[in-house]
Amino acid sequence: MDIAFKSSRILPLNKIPNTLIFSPRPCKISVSQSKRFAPMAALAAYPVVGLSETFKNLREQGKVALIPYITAGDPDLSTTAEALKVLSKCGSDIIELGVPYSDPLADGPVIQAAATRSLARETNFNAIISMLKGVIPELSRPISLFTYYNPILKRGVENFMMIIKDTGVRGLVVPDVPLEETEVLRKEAVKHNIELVLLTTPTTPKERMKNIVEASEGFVYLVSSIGVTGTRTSVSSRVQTLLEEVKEVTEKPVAVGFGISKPEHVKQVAEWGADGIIIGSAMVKLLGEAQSPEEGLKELENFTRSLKSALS
Ligand SMILES: O=P(O)(O)OC[C@@H](O)[C@@H](O)c1c[nH]c2ccccc12
Repeated sequence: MDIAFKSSRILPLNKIPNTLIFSPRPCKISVSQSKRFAPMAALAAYPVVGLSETFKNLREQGKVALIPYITAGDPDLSTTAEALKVLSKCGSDIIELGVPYSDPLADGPVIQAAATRSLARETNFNAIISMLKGVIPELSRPISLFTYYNPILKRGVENFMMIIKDTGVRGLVVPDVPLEETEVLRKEAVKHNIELVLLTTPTTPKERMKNIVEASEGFVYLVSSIGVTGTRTSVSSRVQTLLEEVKEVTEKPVAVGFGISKPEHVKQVAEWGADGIIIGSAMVKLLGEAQSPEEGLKELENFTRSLKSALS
């Protein structure tokens, strides 16, 4: 099993049909200044292009997408809003924003802790939505919302898609929905111009991987290693083969995630042919474990720029 799920209702990632998460503006202004320019940024940036178009533009420039993941509400929602602006200005191409969930079974300790902190501050879906409505017009990179399946089922698929579409979110990653159940999700996502990203793993059988890739919108999420999210000391060379296998069956962009946490990891995975690179736990750790939100945002900015320069 790719990911040890405690609950029967959740399929291991390799059984999940693999359903199932912006060009860096020069990061010239500090976070505190960003508020001053907001109105101008709001006019300049909105609406941003979607996931597929972002990858198309990058491919034309021979570039690889940097895709950070952060957990909404950790350490708090106003810091999340500032973090999205920092990430949007300092090198990200697409930003994955995680909805904290009480049962994040595909997540390792760093992101589990972030979800716990966020929920302890009473972060809820409605507060995340209103934060996004406020900040997305100031961003120049598309947001891909990341949520487990339950919060969607709770609101009803059509209603959920309508809500996130109204915020300006462009993509959606749902790591625990069984591929057999993505039909409804995908139909409503398409109707609301949301790109539903699906995931394939190192243990996904070839035929299943083909179905996932076929159904995935925006990009294909290639999970680099078995197990849960969390930084690894190195990225397995198996990723190179996995990338080749996926790229044999699709022209769609393929982004690699899990365990990537250093500029050298980013450089290596890009050299293996990834169209995008997803970094979660390392980003979440900087924000959630900093002495202050300002310090976390500054470290996030420096880290993002270091990763982006590894891609140039
Ligand atoms: O944290 P990592 O090892 O850098 O992996 C990215 C990951 O965090 C992000 O894409 C993600 C967060 N939660 C998930 C659950 C399943 C799959 C992927 C994810």
